[in-house]
Amino acid sequence: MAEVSSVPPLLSGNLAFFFDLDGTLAEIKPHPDQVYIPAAVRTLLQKMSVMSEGALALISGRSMSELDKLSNPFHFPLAGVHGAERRDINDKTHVVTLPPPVVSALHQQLSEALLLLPGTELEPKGMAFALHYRQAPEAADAILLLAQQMTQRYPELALQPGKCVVELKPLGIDKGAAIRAFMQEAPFIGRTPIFIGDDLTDEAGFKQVNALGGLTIKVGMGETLANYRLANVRMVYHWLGKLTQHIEQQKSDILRGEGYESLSRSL
Ligand SMILES: O=P(O)(O)OC[C@H]1O[C@H](O[C@H]2O[C@H](CO)[C@@H](O)[C@H](O)[C@H]2O)[C@H](O)[C@@H](O)[C@@H]1O
Repeated sequence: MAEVSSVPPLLSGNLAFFFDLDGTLAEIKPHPDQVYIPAAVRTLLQKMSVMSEGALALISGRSMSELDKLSNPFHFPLAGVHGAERRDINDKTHVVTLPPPVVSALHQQLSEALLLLPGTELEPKGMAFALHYRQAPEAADAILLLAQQMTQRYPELALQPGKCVVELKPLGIDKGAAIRAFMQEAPFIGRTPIFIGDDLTDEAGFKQVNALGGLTIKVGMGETLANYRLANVRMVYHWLGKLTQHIEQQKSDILRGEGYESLSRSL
């Protein structure tokens, strides 16, 4: 494995960009509703999307409707709920569901169980549920046990741990599969993928992007399959700014070179 403490190189060429959201494009907050992507960063993402002919997608544990709100007024290809929902460049959506009786039974059982764990919070996402304990760290073990019981009771579920959260999602979906699906479609196909993420759910994405010969970047500390590391969200913003400048410079150098060559030919 490469030295993961090293800052990622500034690439150019035909790139495809994949970004995790919480902890990567947005600072972690006490509550999920407090999260935002600064306006300047949203504008930078749009610029990168245009530069890559639309090959920029958000790959998140959040639902796609949340992702649209957080990236407003821009409209990107998305993978939400760890890949259970995906919206391609043509706005076609691909959704993995759970049987409705399972969803309603889970909702009821999880709501009742979390009532007994003060400070915890249930985030229902349709085909998945996030069990948050950031405001009640003492409930971490009880939350994990509850989620494990649910995966035993409902074999169509998988457990996804994260930062002060344990999630229940449909079995067989992950961020790696979502990135693989994008990479088989225009405008992503044939490009070199870059994926930046900070949490356990992002490791499947790192694995996939490494296999495709791309660049993988872990934000913050911790074991990872990523090849490079950025210290925090502010460093992500800084690196994205630098990368964008670098790509623009490369393009203008090429244009100047071509202009000079055609001028030389006409003389
Ligand atoms: O894949 P991501 O974009 O990183 O989304 C992962 C989960 O993020 C949210 O929860 C996390 O961020 C919250 C706000 O900073 C924080 O309060 C919480 O403790 C974190 O677990 C979101 O609520 C989940 O739905 C996402 O799956």
